[in-house]
Amino acid sequence: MANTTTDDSRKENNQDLTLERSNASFNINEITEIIDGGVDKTKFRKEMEKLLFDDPLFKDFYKTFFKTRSELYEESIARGVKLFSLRQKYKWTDEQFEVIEDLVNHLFGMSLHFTMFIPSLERLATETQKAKWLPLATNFKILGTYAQTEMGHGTYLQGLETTATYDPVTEEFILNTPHKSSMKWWPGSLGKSSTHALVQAVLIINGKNYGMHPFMLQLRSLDNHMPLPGIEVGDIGPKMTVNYNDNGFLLLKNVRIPRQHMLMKHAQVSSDGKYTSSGPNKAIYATMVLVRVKMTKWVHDALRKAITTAVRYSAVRHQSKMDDSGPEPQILDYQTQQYKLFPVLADTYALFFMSRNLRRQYNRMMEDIRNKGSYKMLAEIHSISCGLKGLSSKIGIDGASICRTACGGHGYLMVAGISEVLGLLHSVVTAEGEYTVVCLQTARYLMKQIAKVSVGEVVTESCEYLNVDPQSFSCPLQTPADCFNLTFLCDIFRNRANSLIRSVASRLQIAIESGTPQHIAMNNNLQSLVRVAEAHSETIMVLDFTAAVTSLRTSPETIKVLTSLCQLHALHTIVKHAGDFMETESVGLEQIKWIREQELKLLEIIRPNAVALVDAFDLHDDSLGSLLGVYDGNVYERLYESTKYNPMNQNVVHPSYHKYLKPLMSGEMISKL
Ligand SMILES: CCC/C=C/C(=O)SCCNC(=O)CCNC(=O)[C@H](O)C(C)(C)COP(=O)([O-])OP(=O)([O-])OC[C@H]1O[C@@H](n2cnc3c(N)ncnc32)[C@H](O)[C@@H]1OP(=O)([O-])[O-]
Ligand SMILES: Cc1cc2nc3c(=O)[nH]c(=O)nc-3n(C[C@H](O)[C@H](O)[C@H](O)COP(=O)(O)OP(=O)(O)OC[C@H]3O[C@@H](n4cnc5c(N)ncnc54)[C@H](O)[C@@H]3O)c2cc1C
Repeated sequence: MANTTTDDSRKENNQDLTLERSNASFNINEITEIIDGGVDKTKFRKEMEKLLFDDPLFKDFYKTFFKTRSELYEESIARGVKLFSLRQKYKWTDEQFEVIEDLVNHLFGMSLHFTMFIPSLERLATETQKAKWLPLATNFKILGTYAQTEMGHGTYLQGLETTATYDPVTEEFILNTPHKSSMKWWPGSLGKSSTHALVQAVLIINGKNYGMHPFMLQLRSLDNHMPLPGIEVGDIGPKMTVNYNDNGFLLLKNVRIPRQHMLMKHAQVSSDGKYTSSGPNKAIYATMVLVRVKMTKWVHDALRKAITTAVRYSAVRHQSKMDDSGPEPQILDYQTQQYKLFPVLADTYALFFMSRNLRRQYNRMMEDIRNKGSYKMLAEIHSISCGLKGLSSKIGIDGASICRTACGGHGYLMVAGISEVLGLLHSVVTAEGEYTVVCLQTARYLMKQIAKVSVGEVVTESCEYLNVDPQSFSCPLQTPADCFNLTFLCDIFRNRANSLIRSVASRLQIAIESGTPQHIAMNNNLQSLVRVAEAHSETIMVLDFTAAVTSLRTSPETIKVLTSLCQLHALHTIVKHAGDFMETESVGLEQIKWIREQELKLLEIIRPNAVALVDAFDLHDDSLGSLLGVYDGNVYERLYESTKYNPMNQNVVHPSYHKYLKPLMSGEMISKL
């Protein structure tokens, strides 16, 4: 496939794309560098593309769609081993490895080793434990996963059933999965690959239940990879996507591990069975916070692949006629096509700026924990990362579905690459905290913050807008042109979230004061609570995008085009939830009409730069993984070429003809009945 950086096929680009690119009003390199994080990082990424995509192991992503599960798994292990070895050789940092993970679409075995296993050791183990296990893990002497979810419980961690019972006589924990529902079910890389797992289990000492705690468990022999006594482990079966990953199950029967194998940074069990704890009680959930933060960026990474494909394909695809005497137009010229795709493009950029800011906030929190032992920011980061992980996965799924349908029939082919992206996004909406469940965590925090405001406290960070009384708000949009004013739009988002949060809080309070049991009052308001979490998260996204475009130090043309996207993201979100915005009197009926008109104007403004705006993501074709979205636009040639690789076409006459069709057609089959 064409290499966007070096391949000569760039000279033979499809003419439509050549023209689109020459029409761009801004220099795409400026945006590429913003997204990569600077010139040096762009240089690093391009070097990595060269290193990886010159290697047949990482080339031609679309060929994976023709493979069996076992072939996919084996190839992903080969990729993982290559990447881990390269990581060691070049001493890549975690940040650099994240760039590589995205380049190869996370398609490599043992990815949880770096995503969850090592981060869990770093966050949950004592210094002595780290000194023992981290060198083994970073030198690949052991390969690990994170085993928390069980067949019966993924969400409700207090319901986990795997037990770790302390035996003071031998100073060991005895691990058991007492019922079918207790078996670990889902952990990535557990089925066939991992030698070790960080197992979350209920700690029991002298019959007393101390709740979920993390334990280091060796699963397989380091000599022959056979499961150790008392351990049954395997693959859970085919999934919607990510079939290269051996998501696994694990049954434990009286498996004994030394006392020192409980990760004891936050809670300790002494040799005589005394339990002590330190730090916040949810500190053992730390790895989940990290991965939720990372997932918001994964959604941006995935969605930019779908939108790049859909926009480029819409520029090369011609269909129908607008005017009987004219040529068939590019489908990108239909207003309806623009209305499908440009808001997704705007969302993709919004996701980038939001996830960048979230990661910066997370890093600051980790510095505070490391340097000052301060967990002050944990509740805030837990709350926003839950809501933003949820919202971004929803935006991703909705956006990629739109991209899929916007590519018509060819979008339905696996080689179009969008189904793969969509499947990946479906894993993000569920894994690491199911959508509704994480939204409810955010809502719980919002209810606490508004309760503070109601007793005169001042709240900060993402909830600062709650200090303002919505009664004092009046819609700032006085003319249609005001709909482009980002300051006004931010105020409108703040007011809508503020009003919704207060209204649910007051409904809950009234219900509880009138004698409704708290759990019933909560359940009667669960949907509204999810809605406030969404409103809060959407506000954060608009504020982050606005803050980013208003502080950019780049050319006026680039600022202009990103500002249009920011405006479209905000206006389109208002249109999607027009009911909410009107119900809270954040905008009136007249303003909604203006917003709809201005939204359509933005489509026209963005149209000349649409292809350049996806080119700015600078995705290598082997990373994009789509035959419809290739840089050179030679889509039909690529589709035809792919049929030659298709194993179904290896025989001109398929063996099933001789076995079934021929006997049917000759009457032999019917005469046998
Ligand atoms: C590569 C990807 C592969 C995928 C991997 C996976 O999926 S791995 C598997 C991924 N699995 C999942 O993601 C499972 C999803 N489920 C869960 O995370 C939990 O069961 C729960 C959070 C839903 C409830 O937990 P619970 O019943 O223990 O809690 P509760 O309701 O009694 O109290 C809530 C209190 O705890 C606080 N708090 C909560 N979490 C955190 C945190 N991380 N940090 C800090 N604080 C946190 C919260 O703020 C609230 O504080 P408040 O208001 O009292 O001051
Ligand atoms: C691709 C993939 C990879 C994964 N990798 C791992 C891994 O590496 N390690 C690991 O330990 N786990 C892993 N998981 C498991 C994952 O974390 C859980 O599936 C996830 O947390 C959701 O939990 P659940 O399956 O129990 O869903 P459920 O909680 O059963 O959700 C089903 C429905 O019930 C609703 N529901 C549940 N509780 C509530 C509530 N309190 N209020 C309102 N509605 C509720 C949900 O909203 C949802 O609609 C993975 C899952 C997937 C899909």
